[in-house]
Amino acid sequence: MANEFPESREGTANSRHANLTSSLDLSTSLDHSVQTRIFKIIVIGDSNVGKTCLTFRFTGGAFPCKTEATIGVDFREKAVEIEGEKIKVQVWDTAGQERFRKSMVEHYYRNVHAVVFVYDVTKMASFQNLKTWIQECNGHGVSSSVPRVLVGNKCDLVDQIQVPSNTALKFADAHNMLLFETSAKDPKESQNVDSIFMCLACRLKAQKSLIYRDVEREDGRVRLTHQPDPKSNCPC
Ligand SMILES: Nc1nc2c(ncn2[C@@H]2O[C@H](COP(=O)(O)OP(=O)(O)OP(=O)(O)O)[C@@H](O)[C@H]2O)c(=O)[nH]1
Ligand SMILES: [Mg+2]
Repeated sequence: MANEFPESREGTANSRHANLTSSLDLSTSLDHSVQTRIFKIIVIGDSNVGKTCLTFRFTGGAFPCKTEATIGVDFREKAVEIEGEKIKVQVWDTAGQERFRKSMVEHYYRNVHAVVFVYDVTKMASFQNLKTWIQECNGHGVSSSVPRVLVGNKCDLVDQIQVPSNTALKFADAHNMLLFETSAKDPKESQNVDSIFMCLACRLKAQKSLIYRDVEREDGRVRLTHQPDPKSNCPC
């Protein structure tokens, strides 16, 4: 049902380019809004949990041999097809280190369509810190109707697991999130990594109220109008 077709793009912005502002979001949306809808999905969590590797696995289909701490944000895009509609999934790979993210936080949350919270299954502190990440997200006015999922990464390190699945599941339930336990590294898990983003894309497609359906220009200004779709067919 949900087929991917090969097209992905990467970009970057860091604290030195804090001026990119929402105009980037908007212009990107406008360029393609008539043919292709764009879903902005942000990936949040402690430094070193594997956010860059997960987003790279989804958009690039591989595990990067070497990563460095993300500075500001890296953009990765992937075009997917869901029930015959081409959709662009725009993944915002955010920085986990405070010093590399502080000037960008507003931009992360602006007009976000879905949020992926990541922890490292081998590091209990990264799981405990999820509360802080959720508070930050809520503190930036992200509505509870914006879909959120929880991802426990590095499941390939089976001998080092510190966060039991049932503990993670309880936490996910309590916060109305789906839980994915996976590994960006293990190629056998790549489908599972894809399903994190595809599941969100399917939900967003069904939840048309969140999407820019029509773009109208009035007095040189752009008005985005929304229309809810009562027939939600998200498979998740
Ligand atoms: N074993 C294992 N290592 C992983 C996995 N995912 C990421 N790593 C490693 O974890 C380290 C951190 O990965 P990143 O993806 O750079 O972490 P990050 O969350 O983007 O970190 P920041 O950019 O600082 O926020 C790297 O050494 C990766 O190779 C995984 O699934 N399994
Ligand atoms: Mg990173």
